[in-house]
Amino acid sequence: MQKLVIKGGVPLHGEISVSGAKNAALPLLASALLTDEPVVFENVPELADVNTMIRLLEDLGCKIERNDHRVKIDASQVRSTVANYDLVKTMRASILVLGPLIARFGKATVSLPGGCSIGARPVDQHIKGMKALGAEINLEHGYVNAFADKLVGARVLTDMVTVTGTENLLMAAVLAEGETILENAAREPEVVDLARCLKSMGADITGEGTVRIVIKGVKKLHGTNYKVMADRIEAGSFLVAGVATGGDVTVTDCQPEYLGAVIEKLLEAGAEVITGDTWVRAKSKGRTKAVDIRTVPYPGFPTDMQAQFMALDTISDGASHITETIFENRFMHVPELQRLGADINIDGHTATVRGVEKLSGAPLMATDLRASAALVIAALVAEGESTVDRIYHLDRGYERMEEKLKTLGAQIERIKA
Ligand SMILES: CC(=O)N[C@H]1[C@@H](OP(=O)(O)OP(=O)(O)OC[C@H]2O[C@@H](n3ccc(=O)[nH]c3=O)[C@H](O)[C@@H]2O)O[C@H](CO)[C@@H](O)[C@@H]1O
Ligand SMILES: C=C(OP(=O)(O)O)C(=O)O
Repeated sequence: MQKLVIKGGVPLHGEISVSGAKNAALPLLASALLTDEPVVFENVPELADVNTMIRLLEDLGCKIERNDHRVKIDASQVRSTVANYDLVKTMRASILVLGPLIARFGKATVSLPGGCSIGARPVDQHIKGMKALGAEINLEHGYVNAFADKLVGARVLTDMVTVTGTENLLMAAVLAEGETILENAAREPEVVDLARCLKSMGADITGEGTVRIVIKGVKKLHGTNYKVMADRIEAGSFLVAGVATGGDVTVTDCQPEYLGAVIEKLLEAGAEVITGDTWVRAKSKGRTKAVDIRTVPYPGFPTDMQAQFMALDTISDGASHITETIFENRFMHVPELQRLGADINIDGHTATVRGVEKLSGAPLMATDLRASAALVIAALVAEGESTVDRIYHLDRGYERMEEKLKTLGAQIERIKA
């Protein structure tokens, strides 16, 4: 097992390039199952979750060539439509093969992903939507078994906004007969990225980025070459790290238009933020002010940035309320932040954070992906040395985070525990 050793107290300065987005890359890679022609993706981040998705696709029979950040997928020889528990249990996003498999092969057997540390995370809405499109579905021995002679377009209204649910249904509907309307669709930029890629493969989709996506099924999709969008959560995490340490960080190769809610909160906290076409610079102007956060679907404040802002609030002036409305258990970082000296109380879905003068280094344990990022940020601020254990969570979603932080001046090392 590996861990990070961090000596805090150094303001971060400089520029880092943002990697491709995990949450865009995963559905995009799965979408290659929809065609028998090769699909090439550029800007694919090197992440544990991407490795898992590639292993899963290979397990189904896809031929994959990977060269640096370029991945070529040939799904012409798919021999299995079964996504096994062993792979699915390590990554919930494996459920994203369900839609493409039913759409192209008329059957799929996908292990139920189960919950994870941030919540129960059921996939009932994915299943409800597939049924509406005509799939017959039963749940047996922990697997979703789906069959369909053919999928037929339908109107699907999900009970809540679901990102991977929207993506799965979008991928199922592109090859269905007739028109599908996804109501209450997720507006996340990663959904838009997927829709754009599908359109470049020949799909007929309108309304992506709105709550109503209309898909007219086509008979066949063809190969494409597609560049994965930049990771807005990685970008946001580095901007918060810069401001929290009293530094000045510019993230490049990203899309500032997707960082609206995060930039707004950095400004409210008192940082100076300047944006260009493909970059954002956040500069500390001294001690920050505590900011209230309420996580909601895009374009509101993303739950995937909640933990990082909590780290910032712990050393800001005043008190703040952080309300998590998306996942029922996404405060696992709180006890760890408290170990650094943070003053936080949780009452239901709301955490009250009272800013302290300083944090002091301590041994820490990562519990999930964004919690890990929050602990790294807090450790970069804390006086003295901290260690962050269980960083396999971090490696799921951040490409070489410690190397990028080092280029900004951070004193951070990865060691074998
Ligand atoms: C790979 C990926 O893109 N992951 C992101 C995706 O996760 P994911 O797509 O899993 O999250 P959802 O948007 O589906 O979840 C939103 C809420 O709906 C609930 N729900 C969802 C589906 C369903 O069938 N039934 C149900 O009850 C979930 O438990 C959760 O409480 O969106 C989340 C919310 O922005 C992000 O935190 C994750 O980083
Ligand atoms: C919760 C996240 O990812 P996943 O849905 O893959 O668990 C995340 O990216 O913060």
